[in-house]
Amino acid sequence: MKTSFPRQDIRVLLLEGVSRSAVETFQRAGYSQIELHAKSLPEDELKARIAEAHIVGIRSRSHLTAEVLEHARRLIAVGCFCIGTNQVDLEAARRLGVPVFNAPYSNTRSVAELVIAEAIMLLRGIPQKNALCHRGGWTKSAAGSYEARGKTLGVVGYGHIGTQVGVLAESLGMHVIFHDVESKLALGNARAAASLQDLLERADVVTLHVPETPATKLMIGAAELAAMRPGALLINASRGTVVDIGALADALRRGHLAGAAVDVFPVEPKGNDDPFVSPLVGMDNVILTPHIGGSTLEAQDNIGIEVASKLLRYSDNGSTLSAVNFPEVSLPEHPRSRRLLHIHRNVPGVLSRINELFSAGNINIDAQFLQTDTEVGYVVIDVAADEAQAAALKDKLAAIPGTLRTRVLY
Ligand SMILES: NC(=O)C1=CN([C@@H]2O[C@H](COP(=O)(O)OP(=O)(O)OC[C@H]3O[C@@H](n4cnc5c(N)ncnc54)[C@H](O)[C@@H]3O)[C@@H](O)[C@H]2O)C=CC1
Ligand SMILES: O=C(O)C(=O)COP(=O)(O)O
Repeated sequence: MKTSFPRQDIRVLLLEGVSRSAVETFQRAGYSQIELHAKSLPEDELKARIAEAHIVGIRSRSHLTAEVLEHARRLIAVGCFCIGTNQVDLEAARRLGVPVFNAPYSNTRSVAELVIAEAIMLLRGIPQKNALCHRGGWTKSAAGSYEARGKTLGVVGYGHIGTQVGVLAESLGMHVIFHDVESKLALGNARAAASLQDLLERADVVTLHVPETPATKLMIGAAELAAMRPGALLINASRGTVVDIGALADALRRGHLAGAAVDVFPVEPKGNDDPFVSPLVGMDNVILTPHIGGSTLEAQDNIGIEVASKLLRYSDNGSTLSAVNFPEVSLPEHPRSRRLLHIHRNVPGVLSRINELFSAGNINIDAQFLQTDTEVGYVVIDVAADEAQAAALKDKLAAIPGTLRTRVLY
């Protein structure tokens, strides 16, 4: 099928070592201009590269701010090859008519397994014992070592990851309590805590699984750490902004907390060759990991296919199903029609202008799909038109005031 904009001309920019499975998924679909970078790019370079790209794929490290997105003149869509989308200014992308996709499930099991492993390691004091052995020391002792069985795990953010951590913890015989802003179905024998404070006061191990939002910024600070039980353990594999890292270092230094496992940091290196700096460096009772909660080959492989497929579906077919910032339209195939996409500011009069255009041109509409949100309208029109007619229609659609983006698919 001929596209108005040939697939081989669509430039795909993939950053931060997105899995090769994504590259292969694009290639199988006929896309050949794919650029893969192992790191995130410095802001200036990002602005320059995004100006040329039609599709951009990132992970958690690249910040697509409103200012960066202003340079993205040709951008069709953004793929976050991860769960979190806090690194993208979703509103700015939406106002530019750019849908953003992510992979909401593919790495959740990987995070949950790591958290359980860390809980067991911390309860046994393994990080400090391991560190001492490496320095030639030997502390064969049961002091400060506990079984996970019978201990209370407090899960903050009882979503896809938090629930799986809870289920795995129960299989070890742990009691699970959780805190969430939403009312949640408790799995197994888990119970909702009365409040965050209640959870912190009762849990032996607290694990954080909230997204980065204004409400979760520094949600675990000095007061919350002080509310935790003496000798309790903290695990953070959510976002670095959730914990006041200085206050955590202080609570560990004073011995109020017995240990911690931290995977995410307020400031993270851009790539593997850059230095890592944190007040937690050098503390033997802290497991430090370089934001690898979701970094398993299984997860990355699946994420590559999942997000690339969503981007392709939008690029080839127009479907915005599961976009995180955009009106969602699920579209059928359109074998006998040409498909026009029109993304516009949701202001009065745009739709009637679109419909007038088709009736004035005596163009037969085979199907029309519309979805709006408060700011953006997305209209998909399948028409019986030849290539030249479709191109002319696209130009007329683009001239309608309020238009953000237009495309012809076939
Ligand atoms: N370390 C890593 O490599 C990874 C980190 N993550 C992080 O983990 C986070 C959670 O992932 P999922 O469980 O898949 O997300 P989710 O959206 O399924 O669950 C998040 C839960 O947090 C709750 N929540 C939101 N704001 C809250 C607040 N202020 N207080 C209490 N609860 C609140 C939500 O209601 C929801 O139930 C992601 O947003 C991401 O930032 C995700 C994958 C890998
Ligand atoms: O999925 C997420 O939100 C993560 O934090 C994982 O991020 P990453 O793809 O490893 O940079």
